[in-house]
Amino acid sequence: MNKYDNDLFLRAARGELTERPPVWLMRQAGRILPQYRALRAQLSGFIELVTTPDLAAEVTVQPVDELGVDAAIIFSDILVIPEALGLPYNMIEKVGPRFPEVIKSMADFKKLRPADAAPEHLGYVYDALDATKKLLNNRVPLIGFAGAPWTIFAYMVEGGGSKTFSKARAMLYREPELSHLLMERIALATAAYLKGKISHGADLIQLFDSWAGVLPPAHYEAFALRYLKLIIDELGDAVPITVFAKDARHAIPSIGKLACNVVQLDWIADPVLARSQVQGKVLQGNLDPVQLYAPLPEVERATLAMLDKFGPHHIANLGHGVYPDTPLDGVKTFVNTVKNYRYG
Ligand SMILES: Cc1c2[nH]c(c1CCC(=O)O)Cc1[nH]c(c(CCC(=O)O)c1C)Cc1[nH]c(c(CCC(=O)O)c1C)Cc1[nH]c(c(C)c1CCC(=O)O)C2
Repeated sequence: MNKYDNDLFLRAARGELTERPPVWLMRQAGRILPQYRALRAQLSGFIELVTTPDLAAEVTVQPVDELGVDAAIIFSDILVIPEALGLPYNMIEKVGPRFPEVIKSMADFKKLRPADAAPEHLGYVYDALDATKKLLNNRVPLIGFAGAPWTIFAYMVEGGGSKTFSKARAMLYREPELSHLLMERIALATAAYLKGKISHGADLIQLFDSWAGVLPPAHYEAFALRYLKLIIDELGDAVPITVFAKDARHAIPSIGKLACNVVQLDWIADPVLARSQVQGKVLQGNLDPVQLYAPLPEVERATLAMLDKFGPHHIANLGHGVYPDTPLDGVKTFVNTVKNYRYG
């Protein structure tokens, strides 16, 4: 008996051959839906939504109801980990995340909480998962996620977004020992947190390395991959795992050697080349998010071309999160085109 009314996403993620690719969109929860904007407008801000389990659950389920996607992703943020380690963030409208305090030295590092203390500060996420599972009522699987250690490190050292992440990158060159300690702390806290997410019903875990692209390949191997591996090894094979190293196409062969099931591709990556670089993995992606702004017949044509290029063992998605002002009919055309497709 199937656990879910629609288990296509999980079957595909585990490497089974399915009748069509499953489809969902990164950042589908929030942003694009009018229902989300209406709810968000009544609240003090993003953090109130993230920390109120019933509201987070409501927003998580909206795209399942409205778009008919094959998976839900829990409404939360990757920055809950720095917060749980003792480095709180603010989300500033039209600017993005800002950390009032950052890690500059060993003394700052020593003030952080130990890794195993993180989960007890993340009870609101687990409550959101519980509430979401109830609302979903076994319709589709639920994706849990976290930032990859390098991306979290980048925010904790830089203090916010940046084009170059030069402060965070300078720490890797100047203080490799401190850098390894901080990366390890983040990785262990994230692993503990994700085990909690799995025990509260997350059916697959996706790791977002959004700032992978700013590291030279040697640093990506020495710092980023090493701690991604630590998390993946800690989680074992409890649920399938997806890795997304955005803008780091040089790393695809190494990611293919990790014990993950799914490799997410950005929209620049070539599916055929990636397929030849990783063996025995499912690929996820990778339509250009901006393609959804095109006339609808073009959205359909490009989606079909992408599906043909990937072939089976594919989960349809964009090459990065859906942008907030994406036309909703473009999103729906993308989803429906995948849902009407069948492998030949
Ligand atoms: C780098 C990163 C962050 N957060 C995340 C990443 C990795 C993915 C990526 O590369 O896009 C991941 C994330 N953030 C959010 C989710 C929810 C689930 C989903 O729909 O995928 C997920 C998976 C909600 C959110 N996280 C944020 C919003 C917008 C907040 C609002 O409603 O004002 C949402 C819905 C805020 C956020 N959070 C972050 C930034 C830079 C910002 C501000 C800019 C932006 O909107 O993306 C950090």
